[in-house]
Amino acid sequence: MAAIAHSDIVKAPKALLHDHLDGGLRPATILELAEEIGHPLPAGDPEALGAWFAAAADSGSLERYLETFAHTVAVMQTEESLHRVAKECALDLAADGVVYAEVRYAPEQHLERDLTLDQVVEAVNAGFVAGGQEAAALGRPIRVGVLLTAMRHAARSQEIAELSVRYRDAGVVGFDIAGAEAGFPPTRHLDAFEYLQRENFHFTIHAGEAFGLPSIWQAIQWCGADRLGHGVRLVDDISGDGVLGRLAAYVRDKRIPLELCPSSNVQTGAAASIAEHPIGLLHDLRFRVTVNTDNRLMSGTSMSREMALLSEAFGWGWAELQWLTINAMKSAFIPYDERLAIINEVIKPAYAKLLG
Ligand SMILES: O=c1[nH]cnc2c1ncn2[C@H]1C[C@H](O)[C@@H](CO)O1
Ligand SMILES: [Zn+2]
Repeated sequence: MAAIAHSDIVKAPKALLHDHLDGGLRPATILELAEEIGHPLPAGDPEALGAWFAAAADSGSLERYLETFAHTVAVMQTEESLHRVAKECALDLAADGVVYAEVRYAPEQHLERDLTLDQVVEAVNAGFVAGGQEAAALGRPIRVGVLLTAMRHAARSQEIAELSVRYRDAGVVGFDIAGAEAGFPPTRHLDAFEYLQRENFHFTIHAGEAFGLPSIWQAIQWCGADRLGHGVRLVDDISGDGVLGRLAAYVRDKRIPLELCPSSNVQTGAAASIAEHPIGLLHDLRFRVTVNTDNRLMSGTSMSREMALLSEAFGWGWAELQWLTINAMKSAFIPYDERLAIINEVIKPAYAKLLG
């Protein structure tokens, strides 16, 4: 089957569970905000700056990939800049046909100019509301839920977990940990995860990206993660002929969602290429696979582009793209009835037309 064109995928409704706010700024916005505060950048025009991020993130190492965030985080230290970046994020996702998105960021990284954690969360949430309203007025409705991330090398996870719960009825739908994986196992933050479970709250954990099965095992079996951020190394527990080890079987049996991010994985060396990305195998074995952008700026990508790349690499048509979209919507952290409404009222009718 011929690959589905990017321009057609843009028109189809999509759901996105793993997108970093500080990994998705518009290059032009970074330039303007950096100018205001005198932050030096490695390039002077939007095109060159976008190309710099993509090249610098293309190192084959997660640690070096993460160094590029110094420039985005630096320009996100005021309420105005956080509001603007969140608003533009909602608008950009909506313009790409994303109808539901969970966007994450680490509030603790936005305190360099004396904001409080609460001010950070409120500025971002207000930006998403403004962006959502503007997108709806443009005929591109989108629902955005926020995930608050704690950095795994730091020691603020309990505080960020409590912050997440405090804003659970004001836009925050879940919690996450991110940052360099090797040397910083999920169990380092066990207290925070146990607290969240007692609060009946939702969380995902970046695991199985730059480190393998022990990280995934801890995330699921010690910490109780609802979903896996990446989880791509789960393939280490699947033999060449498709026989699942105990952990892979558990993840599949329990329908634990995998937030796979193909382009990001190629850049950090977690996969050799899109065509060789384990998403093909995980799809064939019927894991609860979802497709995500991770960092649109660093990967020069979008939801539609990720899907177009997969359609080309694996011959996936509308049926597979609908499956991925419904998987993501089923795995979202908003209430069940709200997920179901988006599936039945938005996603299924649109794909029914596309499937003909
Ligand atoms: O793919 C990733 N793995 C681990 N950490 C990541 C990834 N993408 C972004 N981050 C980090 C860098 C950001 O500053 C932070 C919060 O969004 O999360
Ligand atoms: Zn990520």
